[in-house]
Amino acid sequence: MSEIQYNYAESRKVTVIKAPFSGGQRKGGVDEAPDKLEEFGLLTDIEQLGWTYSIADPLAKFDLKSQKADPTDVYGNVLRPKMVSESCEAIFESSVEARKNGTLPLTVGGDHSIGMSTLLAFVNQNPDGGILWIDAHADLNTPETTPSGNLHGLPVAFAMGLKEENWPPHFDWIKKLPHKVKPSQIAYIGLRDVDAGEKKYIRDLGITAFSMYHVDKYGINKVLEMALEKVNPSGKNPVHVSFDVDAIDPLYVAATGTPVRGGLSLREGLFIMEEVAATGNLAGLDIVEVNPALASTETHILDTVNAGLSIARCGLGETIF
Ligand SMILES: NC(=[NH2+])NCCC[C@H](N)C(=O)O
Ligand SMILES: [Mn+2]
Ligand SMILES: [Mn+2]
Repeated sequence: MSEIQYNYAESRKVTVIKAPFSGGQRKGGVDEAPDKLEEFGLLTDIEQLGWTYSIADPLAKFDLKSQKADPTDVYGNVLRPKMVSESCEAIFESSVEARKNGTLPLTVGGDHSIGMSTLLAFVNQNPDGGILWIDAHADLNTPETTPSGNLHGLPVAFAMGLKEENWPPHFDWIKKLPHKVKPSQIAYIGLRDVDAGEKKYIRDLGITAFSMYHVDKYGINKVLEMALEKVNPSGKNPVHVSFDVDAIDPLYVAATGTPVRGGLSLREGLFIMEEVAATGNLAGLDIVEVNPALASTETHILDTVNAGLSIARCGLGETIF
């Protein structure tokens, strides 16, 4: 059993990895989220909690606008494999670098395709670590099962190396990595819109999955306890949280690309972060799918961006320390 390699809750150093990426789905606007979160106070929030930060901008070198408009970037029914793969590899490298520097990677999306980068960086640096994927969706489709062709529905499958024989060749860099996510090291919380192909993978691979049914039945405290027990049985390993804001009910988080009603309350979502922060094991956090352009009112923008900020603050120990 490996020890926690870095005690981020004590050293309190974070790298904010900006990932203004929208190539994993069809809508615009999700790429505006990192700047919006900064505008609404992300960096001052971080400082007020006693953390020091540096900023990484791994996608600055790409011309994302013209890449997104390139009609030739398709592979079968999969949209923009080249764009997604290149950006994800750059985010992967930033994430690895952040931990090498002894800082907690806080990756601000962007759509959830970037989760393949952060998960792969995490398991290659912490092979025994545990992962919580907080989401209405499983994001476990493969090129064979995707109903939409949108790569933000596939990142967990890529991070697991699932059906890699049928991947677009652009993702060969993942095949060369020593570690992939093992089905036993990831747990879902918040699921309520899972495709048939994904359900089959979850069953066949024995992945721990708590849907909203389980949250209603057991309560969020017990669900989180059961999830952590599965992915971090010793309680001593690092934990990465990939938080898709659409896990939270659209009542609180309206400005997101694929909203599904019947989700976590805002408090249930924040409780997850408070509780993981309290263990001192948090070793990576993604906040994705905030899309300020999809709000129909100013209140929707405020609610959604503030939910993203609260997730970050709770993960960094607000109300705990
Ligand atoms: N990260 C997300 N919001 N993913 C939504 C995925 C929706 C659907 N399962 C798909 O594959 O297209
Ligand atoms: Mn989702
Ligand atoms: Mn997602």
